[in-house]
Amino acid sequence: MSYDAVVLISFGGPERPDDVLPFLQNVTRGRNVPPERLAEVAEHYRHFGGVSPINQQNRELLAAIRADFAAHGLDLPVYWGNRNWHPMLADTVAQLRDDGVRSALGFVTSAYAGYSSCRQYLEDIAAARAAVGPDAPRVDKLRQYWDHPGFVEPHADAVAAALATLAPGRRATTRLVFTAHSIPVSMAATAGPDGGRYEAQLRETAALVAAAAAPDLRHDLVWQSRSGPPQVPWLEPDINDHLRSLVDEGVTSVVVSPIGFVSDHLEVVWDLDTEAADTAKQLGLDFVRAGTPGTDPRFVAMVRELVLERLDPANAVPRRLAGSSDGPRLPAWDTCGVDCCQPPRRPGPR
Ligand SMILES: CC1=C(CCC(=O)O)c2cc3nc(cc4[nH]c(cc5[nH]c(cc1n2)c(C)c5CCC(=O)O)c(CCC(=O)O)c4C)C(CCC(=O)O)=C3C
Ligand SMILES: [Fe+2]
Repeated sequence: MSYDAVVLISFGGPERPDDVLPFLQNVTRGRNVPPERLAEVAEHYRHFGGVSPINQQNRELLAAIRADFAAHGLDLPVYWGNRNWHPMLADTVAQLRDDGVRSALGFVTSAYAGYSSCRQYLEDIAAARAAVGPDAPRVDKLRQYWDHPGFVEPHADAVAAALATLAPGRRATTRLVFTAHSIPVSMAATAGPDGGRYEAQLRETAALVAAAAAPDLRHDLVWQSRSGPPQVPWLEPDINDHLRSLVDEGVTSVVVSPIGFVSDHLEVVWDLDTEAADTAKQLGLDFVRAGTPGTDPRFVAMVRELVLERLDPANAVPRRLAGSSDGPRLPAWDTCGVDCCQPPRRPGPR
């Protein structure tokens, strides 16, 4: 297979107050999200003037990927399209076709297995191609990268930097708290070729980041940004509940690392920097939030490495794995089979 372009594929976010409701409608169409939850999330966006940081972060990532490709003689144009807001992926795929692109590789801003993180992006690609029609270029999604050093190392450095801002005398009572977007338990069960991989990959990333950043400290994996109706079970504990239980354990300080994400988008700046930070303050916990990869040069280089890996398997650009971890490493796969990360069979009451 040969490719003539790369597409950065992301979630998208509103960029002005009038975008907020139509954006939220796009995100939740056909999903089981109660109106009260939507109103609450609309408020979070309003708090930031109706502007999500995610699109600007993707513009910066796009520029950095283009510069990295140019500096390394990788002569592929890089495009950008989103699932939920402009630039919409279907418009980008139309542009690819107009520019004469026959087949492209898609880099998705989500590192993990799972319906929301992986399969839904495959569906987005298929829907965008269907909208463009029979002459739509092929778009092949690059693999999941939860265990790639270009993802793990920037998270680890961010945790180390965050830790360095806490009182050294409290190190023994400091906990590393890794977070990711909660998902319905039924969705967690179908993640990956044999289920459970969203959580398993996150546990592996957490272990790798903790081992690189602070092997002397304990760490936990907890969840944030729960949605859906209350009667549908989602992954728990929630970060805020977890902070309360840490105080009972004698923990004085936390480093919160959002390994579930690649940039400081709204889920990070609201759910962690505002809500969880508030909870910590009420509890008298020292709280510091570690950064995300963003445009870290290692993360940007990872995109090129994933492309090279896929462009020429014959040349065997080796799959790179982050540093050591105890226990066996999770298996990985380059392309998802049809059964991988399918939506949960029981989506809950509608
Ligand atoms: C696993 C996962 C990721 C990580 C993987 C990835 O990055 O793709 C992620 C990322 C993001 N989620 C985001 C925003 C939202 N997610 C929502 C709703 C939901 N997320 C879910 C899961 C995930 N979400 C799920 C199972 C739902 C329920 C509805 C459904 O089944 O789809 C809603 C609706 C309101 C609400 O209910 O919260 C919003 C507004 C933004 C943009 C932030 C910004 O604007 O900066 C980003 C990057
Ligand atoms: Fe989400």
